[in-house]
Amino acid sequence: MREPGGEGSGTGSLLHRGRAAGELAWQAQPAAVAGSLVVVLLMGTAPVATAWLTKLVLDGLAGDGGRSVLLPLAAALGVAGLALVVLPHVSEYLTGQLHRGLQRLIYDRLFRAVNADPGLSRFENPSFHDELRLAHEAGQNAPQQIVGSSLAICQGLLTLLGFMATLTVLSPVMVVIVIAAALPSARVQLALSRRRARTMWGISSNTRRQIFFSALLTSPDAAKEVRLFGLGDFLRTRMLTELKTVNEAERDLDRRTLRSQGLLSLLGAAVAAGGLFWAVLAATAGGLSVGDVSVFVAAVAGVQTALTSIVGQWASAHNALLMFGHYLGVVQADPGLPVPAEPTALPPLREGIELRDVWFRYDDEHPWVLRGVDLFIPHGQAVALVGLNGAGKSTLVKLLCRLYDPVRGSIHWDGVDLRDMRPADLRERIGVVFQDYMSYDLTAGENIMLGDLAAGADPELVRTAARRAGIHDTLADLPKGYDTLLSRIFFGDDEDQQAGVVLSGGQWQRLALARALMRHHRDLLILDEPSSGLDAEAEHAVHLGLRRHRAGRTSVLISHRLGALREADLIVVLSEGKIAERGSHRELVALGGEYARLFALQASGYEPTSAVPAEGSMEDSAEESMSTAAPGPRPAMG
Ligand SMILES: Nc1ncnc2c1ncn2[C@@H]1O[C@H](COP(=O)(O)OP(=O)(O)OP(=O)(O)O)[C@@H](O)[C@H]1O
Repeated sequence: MREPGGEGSGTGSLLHRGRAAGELAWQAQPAAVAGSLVVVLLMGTAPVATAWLTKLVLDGLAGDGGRSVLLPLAAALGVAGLALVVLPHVSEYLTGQLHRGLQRLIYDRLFRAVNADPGLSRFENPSFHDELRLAHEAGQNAPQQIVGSSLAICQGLLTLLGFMATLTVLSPVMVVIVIAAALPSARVQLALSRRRARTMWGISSNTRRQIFFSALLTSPDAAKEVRLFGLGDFLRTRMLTELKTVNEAERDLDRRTLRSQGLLSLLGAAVAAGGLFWAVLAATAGGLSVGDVSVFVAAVAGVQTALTSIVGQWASAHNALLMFGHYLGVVQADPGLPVPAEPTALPPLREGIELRDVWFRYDDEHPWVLRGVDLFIPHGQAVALVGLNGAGKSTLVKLLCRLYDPVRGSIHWDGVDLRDMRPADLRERIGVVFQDYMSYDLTAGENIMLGDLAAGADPELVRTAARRAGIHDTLADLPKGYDTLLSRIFFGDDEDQQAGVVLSGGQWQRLALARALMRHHRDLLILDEPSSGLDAEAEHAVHLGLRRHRAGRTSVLISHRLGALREADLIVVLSEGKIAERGSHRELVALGGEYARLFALQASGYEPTSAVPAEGSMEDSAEESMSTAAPGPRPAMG
């Protein structure tokens, strides 16, 4: 369910959020906060002092004030004027310092919190992405806005009190009128602020989609298909449609703001004009001096400006507090995957990993992907998972890595439930390459080193992993060897700013394999389609190497090329979320079931007499051939 992080949400009251923002500011930049407070004090009192000094100078000039009185007053007026000119620049510098310090601290906390979630579910929830986008946006300026507005409110209050005292001396009625005229403004501003926060939440998905379509239009990964399928106009139109929705919502808000503020400004101007009229009448009747009129005019303008500023700043702070709720919502959220308070220590694998009646679906509304899987992966053995597309193979390995928890049933590491251990401890013992591996816009060496940051500091270990994955020679021949940047969107950091190098799909896959092999000594090695993009020779070499390397180690291997799996100690056929068959290659072929059918189908592709399917039969067999993945097994190699 999509819930905005409004005032009543679990992220606390506005006061709580304000305190949190203040604490963050103090931790980030105590000197800038203290300096800003001093500046606020000076800037808040300077306008009142200026108005009074002006009155005294004018009265001195109109009366018989001597040089001895007027000169110090003029000097003081000069100092006050100077302060009013210089202090805004000091304030701007301090605000900048505070902004930079806060932003660093805020993003540090935000991304720490995002990283602290060991599971994947939250990342697959659109509401989380809406919240994250607003949290990110709030991180850019909400706490800064809250602190800045609070300081501005303090400054406004100082000025307001000074001018109100002044007005009270001259016309107490005027104080009441000016304040009464400001009250509707306060109500309207707060209502607008709430509406703005609701609108931002409402258009969050549209904004994300607009960013998504813009990114597709410029992404080097998408550029090929966008051009070949002529998708440019289609994506641009979709992007503009989302932008139109965003713009319309913002325009409605701006119109509402314009209407309300226009009326309120008229009211303020009418009050100021009425006050001036009264002051002139009182002066002509001899009730006020010239200086009194000047300080009265300054006081009415000062009270109105201060009130407008206070109300405006409060509305901005209010809006920022509502937005800041999204930030706190993400930072204070419980992890999607529970982490035990007292985790069980995770010893090296001795017996094996057991799935006990594991049921899993990605969401309550989604169909079951795994339906009661019982499987034992013995220590030191290679287990292969086979099945059609969507059978649940990758899901099963994601559960083994505890990226999700089973909905029913459990998974045990030497008898210990994975839920009772720290996910980070578990992952320390696992090496994985997924079929949808990452390609990082970093150097070749860094792309491998990421597999084990600690061990990756040793270049020899990186090279060994690359040799095992059969990519060493390719990388060594790159312009800067392992230091070559593999990127199409960045230049290298070095002086010559050389453009990055582009690898082929199979080369990237070997690099991903090398990354996983940085963890070759881990207890469990999971290889999900490690060779789907390799040429026949490379696949043969990689599988030979892997088999040698896996000997005596626990591994789980997924491949649609059944020839690559035939040496596995145990082959498990998954079908519609259940284990349909299990046994060695020989046993399963003898069984004559699904595995035997798939294996025969793939092997037939290599028969010289293999017939071209008759017209029409392509569609029938399309789904099967998709799942068995061309170009099929190489039984001779297996
Ligand atoms: N993150 C996800 N959220 C929702 N459903 C998912 C997610 N990942 C996979 N699925 C669904 O779960 C089912 C099993 O997917 P899975 O990737 O485990 O299959 P697979 O056997 O590895 O398939 P393939 O051979 O195509 O790689 C599919 O129906 C898929 O649509």
